[in-house]
Amino acid sequence: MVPLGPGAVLLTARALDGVPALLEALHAVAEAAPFRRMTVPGGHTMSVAMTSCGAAGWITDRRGYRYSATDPDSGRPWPAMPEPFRDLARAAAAEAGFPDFQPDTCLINRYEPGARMGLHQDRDERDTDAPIVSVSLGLAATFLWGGLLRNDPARRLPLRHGDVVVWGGPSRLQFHGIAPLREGEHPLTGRCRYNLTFRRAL
Ligand SMILES: O=C(O)CCC(=O)C(=O)O
Ligand SMILES: [Fe+2]
Repeated sequence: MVPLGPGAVLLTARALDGVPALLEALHAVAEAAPFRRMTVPGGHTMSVAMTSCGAAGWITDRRGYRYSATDPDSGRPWPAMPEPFRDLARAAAAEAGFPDFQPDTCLINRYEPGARMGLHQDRDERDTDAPIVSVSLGLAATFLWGGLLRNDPARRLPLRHGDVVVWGGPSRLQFHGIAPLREGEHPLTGRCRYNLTFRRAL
């Protein structure tokens, strides 16, 4: 357990044992709700492809960022949150000091080489009492761990296959991001990195 700040920890390799079940569940979600690259309000298309499961899914389009109970591409509810997803998120949160985490959404991010996510806060949730649980699968990435202000300097730390980061409490609105993914090939995911971001949104 690597402390990153008050309420924030890196649980190295925490998800490793569960990877086969996680990837199987991920592929089932993506079959029902395919990955898509969404548009941000400014008009750019995100480099990261996304889908969701749970009671709500995070979406963006020209109108803004928000949670939606349905997949805008299909009009159907998002796939249910798979048990292995929920179990891991709850266990990791508890180990990080958040024993009552009840995620109602998991955003699944898919990064191909070159894809990135700029520094941002996760702040589209109704309240920020619950932590964020973030699981890395496949190709390694460089996590940018900033401060509570946009211009605070960001640490760069490697996130590898199976790593889990939890941040909540005083760190819940910490700026964070992912540096452009380096080229590579992972034996289990191929030429990509997946990230599962569990949140309490509603
Ligand atoms: O890919 C990651 O590790 C971070 C993803 C993230 O910050 C987000 O989806 O809000
Ligand atoms: Fe985020």
